[in-house]
Amino acid sequence: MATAISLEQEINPWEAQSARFDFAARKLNLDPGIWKVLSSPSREIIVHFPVQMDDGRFEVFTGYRVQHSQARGPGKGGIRYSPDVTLDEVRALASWMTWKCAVVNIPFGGAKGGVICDPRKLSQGELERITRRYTSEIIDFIGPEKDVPAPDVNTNEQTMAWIMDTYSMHMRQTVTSVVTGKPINIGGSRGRTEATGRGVMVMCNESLRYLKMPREGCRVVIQGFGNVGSNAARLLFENGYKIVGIAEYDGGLYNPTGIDIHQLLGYKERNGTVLGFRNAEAMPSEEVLLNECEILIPAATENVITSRNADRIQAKILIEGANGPTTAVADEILAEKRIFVVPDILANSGGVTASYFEWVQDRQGYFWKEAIVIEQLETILRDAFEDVVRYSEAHNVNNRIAAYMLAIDRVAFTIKQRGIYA
Ligand SMILES: NC(=O)C1=CN([C@@H]2O[C@H](COP(=O)(O)OP(=O)(O)OC[C@H]3O[C@@H](n4cnc5c(N)ncnc54)[C@H](OP(=O)(O)O)[C@@H]3O)[C@@H](O)[C@H]2O)C=CC1
Ligand SMILES: O=C(O)CCC(=O)C(=O)O
Repeated sequence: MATAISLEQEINPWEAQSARFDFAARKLNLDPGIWKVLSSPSREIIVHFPVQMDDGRFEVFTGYRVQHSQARGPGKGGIRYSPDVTLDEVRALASWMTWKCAVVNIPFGGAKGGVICDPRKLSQGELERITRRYTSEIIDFIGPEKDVPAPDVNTNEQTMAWIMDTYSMHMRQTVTSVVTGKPINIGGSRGRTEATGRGVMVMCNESLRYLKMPREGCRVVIQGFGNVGSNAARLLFENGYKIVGIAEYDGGLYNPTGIDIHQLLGYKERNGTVLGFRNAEAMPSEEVLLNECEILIPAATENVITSRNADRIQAKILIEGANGPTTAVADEILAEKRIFVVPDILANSGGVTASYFEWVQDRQGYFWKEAIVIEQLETILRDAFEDVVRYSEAHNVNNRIAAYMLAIDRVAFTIKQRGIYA
């Protein structure tokens, strides 16, 4: 699918998205007009805005909001804060949201946002001012029926509360459904914070069932111990999986007999890092990923599994908690090694599915018990897993291409039905 390309091209997320999209579209014999429509985002907003820093200086920040498709409903997707954010990355993430929402069959299109900034170097006050000004800059393009942001890397429920408040100030009334992932007190949904991690666990359970592998003694390695990674780790640990490795930004941990995740969560809470945790051996993060295990869960960032390390992955199952952790070239290597891959647009779809529930609850003004959220979430995710493996078997393609085919089929059908392409 993607051979003889430079590493720079290999790790460009937009190229990675496009390679999979084109391959799946060809397999589907997609209408050439719809192919063109879906090959590029429908809207890309770039804003440069000033913010006064704590020391009185003015800084100018750059932010993006990309809306890939709104054919199936309002745009949906998180906002990330990172010094490495690029337009190509946000473009790719926005289109992955289109495919993800279609895979789980929820009524949203795809969008994503990002602000180039380093949250490690910013105070709470600076983060609040950046968030409020960024929201004001994109305010004409977001809204409950237009585009509904959510948390992503380095943003959280506090960030969402600031966005909701800024939007509401402009609208002269409280509009909770403009963002999801809010604190429960102001229209958030029970179960949203851990939903992506819970979805990752559902994918682990379903993969073991599908492959007829036992859960007992199942060894798991996880990269990233933020929202997705730590919630997945905790839920898997509580459900009998053995977490043998954790790889974080600043270093990793390994213990072949299993890491007590409750202890590790307490340790990180107290120390702000997993480094120095006594009940596991310290190991460089890149090495942690290469350990023998049944399940590997990258839950941090893009381009973690590339042509440089894919041949050394020893896991039998790869569950992509992060968006875009595997390059298209690495896909081919993993396929040769017969590693069962649950692709990002399915594996981490628990978050946006719970966000859908939050949006519904805000609009209804009626809030569900956590057990209802969990039950509905798990049902949707199990169905989506079934749909993807059914496509994979029927079309003789890997799970990633199957997920793209399923999603493209659904989006294309809607476009035809609406007559946008008439
Ligand atoms: N939050 C959500 O609901 C969803 C998130 N995702 C995706 O999941 C991934 C993680 O998001 P989320 O958990 O929300 O983000 P967070 O910011 O909460 O956590 C990210 C974690 O990854 C760590 N990290 C960053 N870079 C590296 C690296 N190179 N090696 C090892 N660890 C690293 C961070 O460490 P440190 O804190 O030290 O920087 C942090 O612990 C992203 O790809 C995101 O797009 C997908 C669906 C939904
Ligand atoms: O919860 C959401 O709306 C989107 C989460 C997200 O950004 C993602 O799934 O990548």
